[in-house]
Amino acid sequence: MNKTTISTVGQFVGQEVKIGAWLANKRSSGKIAFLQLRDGTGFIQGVVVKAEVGEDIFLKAKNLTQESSLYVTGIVREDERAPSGFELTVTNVDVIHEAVDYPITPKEHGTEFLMDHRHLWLRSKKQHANMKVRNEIIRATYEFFNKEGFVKVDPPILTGSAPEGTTELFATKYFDEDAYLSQSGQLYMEAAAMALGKVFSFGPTFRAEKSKTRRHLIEFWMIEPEMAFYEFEDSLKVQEEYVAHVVQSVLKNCKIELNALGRDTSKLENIVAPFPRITYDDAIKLLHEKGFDDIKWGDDFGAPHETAIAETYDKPVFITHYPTSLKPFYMQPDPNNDKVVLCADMIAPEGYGEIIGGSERIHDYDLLAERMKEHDLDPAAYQWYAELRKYGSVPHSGFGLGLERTVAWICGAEHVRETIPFPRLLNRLYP
Ligand SMILES: NC(=O)C[C@H]([NH3+])C(=O)NS(=O)(=O)OC[C@H]1O[C@@H](n2cnc3c(N)ncnc32)[C@H](O)[C@@H]1O
Ligand SMILES: [Mg+2]
Repeated sequence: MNKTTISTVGQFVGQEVKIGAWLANKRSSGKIAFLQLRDGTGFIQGVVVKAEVGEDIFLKAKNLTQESSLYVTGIVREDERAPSGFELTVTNVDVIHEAVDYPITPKEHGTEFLMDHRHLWLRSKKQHANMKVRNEIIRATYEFFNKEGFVKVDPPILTGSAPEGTTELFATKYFDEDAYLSQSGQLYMEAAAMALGKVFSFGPTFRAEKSKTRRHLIEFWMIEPEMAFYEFEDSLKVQEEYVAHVVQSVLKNCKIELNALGRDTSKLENIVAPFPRITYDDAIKLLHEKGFDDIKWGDDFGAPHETAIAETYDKPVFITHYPTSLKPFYMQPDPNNDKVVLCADMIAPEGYGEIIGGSERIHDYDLLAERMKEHDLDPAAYQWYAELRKYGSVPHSGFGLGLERTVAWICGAEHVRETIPFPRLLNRLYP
């Protein structure tokens, strides 16, 4: 007997196979039952014909309850109507564990109900597809940076510093000392870049941000590359090549999942480098042309502004050279205008907003010390960071891509809560 999985049945066309699975859904009549089966690798329909399997097996199949686990045996058939291209003609079912009253029935459920049952909701087809796309983005990330000669470096989660400002920190005790959950691994990645040249991190970051929007999580995952000797524009080139690689990888390797999500993939096919660039100054002018009279130079952009700017383009767009006053202490000023900094936010199309924040970093010791003072940072906590500018300092740049916002954009997801297995949101720590 060929024991296999749903994603690999294609090698057994015409043969009998045995699959461990769960019943996702079922419909049946007096003579035939259609079992929607899943096994974690994918979904397939099992057809049970009473005249072929006999009364006993047919009744076992007909009486299966949603999310019961079972071993199903059947003949693999090609079927071009099936998303996976295959179907099973069932010859036997053996129930492993009967699920009684599974709470997430095929009818519509409210968001809070689904979130309270996230540990089960994950099993549904669209959530399964989101997680498979997330996995592909992670795989393509390692593929890209390994190919480009970057070294994976893991910054600490428990830190004593706050690169992105001290207003959104999760404080904890580190024995007798105050510590924070990492907001960004950047500062440590800069140290790593001085040792290893081109580095990248991938890990969880935490922001005690009281924002209840479809783009904000409390705990989210970030990819943070950092590159010694790379100036601002060099970094933008890496960013657009990386994002283009990720999008094209998902299009190539997640066709079934994007189909299950009903994603209009034509909007992703042209995501290739280079991406357009617009300065903050020009973005302000564009917003005024679009009727956003309330925005003035020096204001930060909110979601409506980013969406209005992005809808002018059919690719992600870099907004560059923001006012110095809007940005963190470490950003390198524009040598031609110290009122703006050499930074860029990458704004995704279709209203998905900022997916990347990045900049060239200040590499002059005295200027960094001046900025740290302006931002009222504790010199002791950042002494190590300033020291990077004492011993062979070099121009360097880096960025942070938010994984969940990127997954949301590529999947066409309504909310970032569907792009992470167990979302941490304002007022949600369960399950
Ligand atoms: N190494 C670096 O240069 C990164 C830099 N220190 C940094 O943290 N930039 S960022 O604050 O814009 O955050 C980067 C990205 O991180 C994502 N991000 C940022 N905040 C969130 C929240 N709250 N939820 C989900 N995603 C979030 C979003 O895509 C941002 O563009
Ligand atoms: Mg940002």
